[in-house]
Amino acid sequence: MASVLSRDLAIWVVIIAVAYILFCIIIYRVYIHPLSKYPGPFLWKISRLPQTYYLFRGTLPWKIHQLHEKYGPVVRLAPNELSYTTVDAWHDIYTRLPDRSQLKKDLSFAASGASKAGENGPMLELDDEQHARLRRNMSHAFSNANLREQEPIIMKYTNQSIDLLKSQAGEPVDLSEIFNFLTFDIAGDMVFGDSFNCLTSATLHPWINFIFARISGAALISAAAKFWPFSFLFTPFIDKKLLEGDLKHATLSKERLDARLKIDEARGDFTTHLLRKLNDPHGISYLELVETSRMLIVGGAETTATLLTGLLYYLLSSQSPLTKKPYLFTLTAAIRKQLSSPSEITLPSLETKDLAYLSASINEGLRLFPPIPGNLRRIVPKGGKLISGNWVPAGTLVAVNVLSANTYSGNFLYPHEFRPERWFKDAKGFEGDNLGAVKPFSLGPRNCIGKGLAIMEMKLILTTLLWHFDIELAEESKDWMDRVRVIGFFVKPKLMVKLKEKEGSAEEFRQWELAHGLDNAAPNGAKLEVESL
Ligand code: HEM
Repeated sequence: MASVLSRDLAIWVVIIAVAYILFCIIIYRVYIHPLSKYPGPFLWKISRLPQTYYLFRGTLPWKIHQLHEKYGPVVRLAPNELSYTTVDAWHDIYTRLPDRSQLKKDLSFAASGASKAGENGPMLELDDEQHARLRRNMSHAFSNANLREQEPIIMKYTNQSIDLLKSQAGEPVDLSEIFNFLTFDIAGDMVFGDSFNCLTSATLHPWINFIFARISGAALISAAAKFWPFSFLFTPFIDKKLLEGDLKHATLSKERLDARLKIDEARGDFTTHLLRKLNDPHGISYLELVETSRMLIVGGAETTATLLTGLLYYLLSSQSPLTKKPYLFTLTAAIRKQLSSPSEITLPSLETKDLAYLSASINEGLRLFPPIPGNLRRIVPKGGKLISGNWVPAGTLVAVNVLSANTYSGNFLYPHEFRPERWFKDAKGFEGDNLGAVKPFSLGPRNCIGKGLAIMEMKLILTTLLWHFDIELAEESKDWMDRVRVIGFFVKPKLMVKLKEKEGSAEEFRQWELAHGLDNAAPNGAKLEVESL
């Protein structure tokens, strides 16, 4: 009897002690912690659990956006984490400090999963010195002159995608899938010297599915790891397929690269440039080359396909206040007016013709559907740092939440509306917009090295597609945006559209313009200038 009593007493002592410790932690985090003055919801201030819940649901970026609307341009998202939406925060967090150093990335959230798989991490995860060396080695591959040399590769696969679409015209087509086929085939050719044959086989290479599984898997596993020793509690909520992606992905990229190394080295592609200093102490090692190839495939293809899919959705579903028709018609009219045959779709003509609507639409697509919508966390260094006008203590995780900054009502008029004209210089009505808050390629020494290539690729693909087809959103995809999720990257449902092939005669275009009331829609006269990103 006495031993039962003392056991009960011991259990109660443990329960009270745990409750007391938890109570103290909560009081500390809410009222005493150096971040206590920053606004945020109570539960988010005391634990990372609410954030993790929305991550697992795939709705975290939109939830963070809601929090910014409620609490303002800086929100406390976890006991030691702040999220921003201001232009100043972009500069304070991502550009170099006066001593040329940078805020470190928090690699415990690394999307690649490399550290967890015991591999050599990609350049995104290297320390500053190693990163700078690799970036120097890559700079030639991304120079303007070299990018122009990639135009034939882009057009080869873009034309293949047009042929594939022509063979499917009349039936509803999933454009999201076509964009994946196309951008992965282009990236495969530029990096491995051979496409993935997605367009010719009309199937996504299994390797690409591994890549997707790996990114999502790594995002969930790293979030769960924050709850050690209770991380195992999250395992039932992680799809098994996401865990399997890991190993297969690593092996396949190595095999592909080895095959590339066996073929002629003077192709002018990315690998040719990187090979120039293979195994040189100032160059790149074989393992780094494997990782960099993989990074270029994922960074180069998935992002571009995501933007094109989101942009097409917005172009099809948003009406221009001028024409009362989808913006897609305005852009199509501008393209067909300026380029009378597909042979005119070249980089020089895209630069010289009056295609302001094309650049403005891409910028607006990147604002509303940024392919990397969050997860650019940095750690505040020793001594703390002034960010967006307020002092932040050392060790705090800080980031501009890309999607929130892009759609924050304090930054934009009609923040959720697709309005490409806001990007025109001196656009009437949009003078108060903070266009500088839109940085989909990030900023500073670790910004996107592929920005120029991505914009060039998106322009060529979009122009070719709209030149060849009249496009309509299928009924089943009208609610497409409501079904999009983000788990490490955008998980996109099918974007079903109906395509009608254009014959190409000037008379046909004139009739199309009249039928859609667009004869005055495409900007005429003085060439409009577009603010750059
Ligand atoms: C719309 C398309 C794209 C978007 C929105 C985008 C966005 C970004 C962002 C936000 C980063 C910074 C990531 C971080 O700090 O962790 C980044 C890095 C990077 N991106 Fe892109 N990207 C795009 C296309 C491309 C393309 C086409 C390539 C090349 C083929 C590319 C290659 C890279 C590389 C190599 C890095 C790492 C840079 C470094 O660490 O120095 N990206 N990208």
